Amino acid sequence: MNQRPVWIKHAAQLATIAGGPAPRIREGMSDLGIIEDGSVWIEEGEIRAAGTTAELEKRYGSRAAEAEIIDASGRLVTPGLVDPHTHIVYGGSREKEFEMRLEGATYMEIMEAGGGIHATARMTREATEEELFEQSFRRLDSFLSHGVTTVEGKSGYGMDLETELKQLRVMKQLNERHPADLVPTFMGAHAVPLEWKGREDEFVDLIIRDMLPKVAEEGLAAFNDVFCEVGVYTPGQSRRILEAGKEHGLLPKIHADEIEPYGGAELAAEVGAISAEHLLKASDVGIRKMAEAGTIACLLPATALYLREEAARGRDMIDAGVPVAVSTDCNPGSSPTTSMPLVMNLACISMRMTPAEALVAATLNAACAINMQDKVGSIEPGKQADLVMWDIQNYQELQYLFGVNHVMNVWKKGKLVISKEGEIRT
Ligand SMILES: O=C(O)CC1=NCN=C1
Ligand SMILES: [Zn+2]
Repeated sequence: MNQRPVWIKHAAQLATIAGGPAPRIREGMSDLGIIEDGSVWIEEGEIRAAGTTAELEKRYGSRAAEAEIIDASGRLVTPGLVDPHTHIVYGGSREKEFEMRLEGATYMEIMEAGGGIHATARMTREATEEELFEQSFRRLDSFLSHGVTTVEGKSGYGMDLETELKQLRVMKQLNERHPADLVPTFMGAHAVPLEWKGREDEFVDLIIRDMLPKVAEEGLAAFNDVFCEVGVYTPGQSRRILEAGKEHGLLPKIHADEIEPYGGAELAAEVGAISAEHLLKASDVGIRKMAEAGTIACLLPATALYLREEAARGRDMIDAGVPVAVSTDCNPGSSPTTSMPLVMNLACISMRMTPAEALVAATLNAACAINMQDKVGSIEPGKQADLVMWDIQNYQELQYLFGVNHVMNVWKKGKLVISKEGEIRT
């Protein structure tokens, strides 16, 4: 049945973030394209027009009777949020490690003792495809309820071909059966499996020889990611894995300089990575090289908070001309959250980004980090009608009134998928 057109009218602020698909840098990260008394006309799942209500009255007033009218008076309307970095498909949970860290153990100590990523890998290998699908489906529901309509998901909790493929196949099913869009990344190089300790280079050979060709052949991933970290993969091993992925058409991403400074940001620029992730310990040279290469910095302030680490230098990166995106890093060990609104608030408080920059980092720049900028990330004619109406009046309140979920309505491809209006009435 054809959907009726939807007309969202009289938004106090319509943050369009319009103006071209390139990732925003410097002052461009502050340009929200705000329209006051804003209106959006949605038809067949697409945005057809965005402007003032007066402008859209002229164009669509005669068709108002056939449309579903949404009164956004006094409310903020933004593009659907985009989370460009999650480990959303995983089995089990690691709440005990949360307690261990509060008692003084470090993330890497737990991992080196066989916990951390290895613990989740055991639980993910044991889980069936159906179990992983059910658990991850609920996480996508939670993302949607926080205004997130597009999510990137990484494999990496198997680090054997069978389980890596299992995770990626679950993501394919989620993308087909859940309203949210899910963009898959292969991350067989998430850690070195315990059984390969001491034979790291042979395991890198196995990733290159056996895993990447199979993932590419089944078309299961758009990107290839590696945890370049002291005690995990060296910059040399990381380069080998990322260059091999490029040969199979998988764009490089890299978990860089998270725990120790290790030249990951420099490597990201050198291999032409679409984005580098974490960057808590990125060097000034690495930041400059990323700016020159146009590498997107995907910053994860909730992970820094959770690990009780200093957050990445988001302010310095924006001032140096690096395009910045933000993400939850949703994963069972270092950031078990689906709240992009909290991440935008932390982008301000712990990385000294402004509310406008944080919103661009969670929409257009995040969409650019997963090559989705032609479809989502801004409110412009021809893009998917992925939008959020928030129960607040302006974009600053999104970061200022923190720790609260302000979502009122979420539309995905023009369909209403979340509505808090009903909750308030009942
Ligand atoms: O701990 C995890 O499961 C996820 C993670 N990978 C690299 N840093 C954090
Ligand atoms: Zn991660």
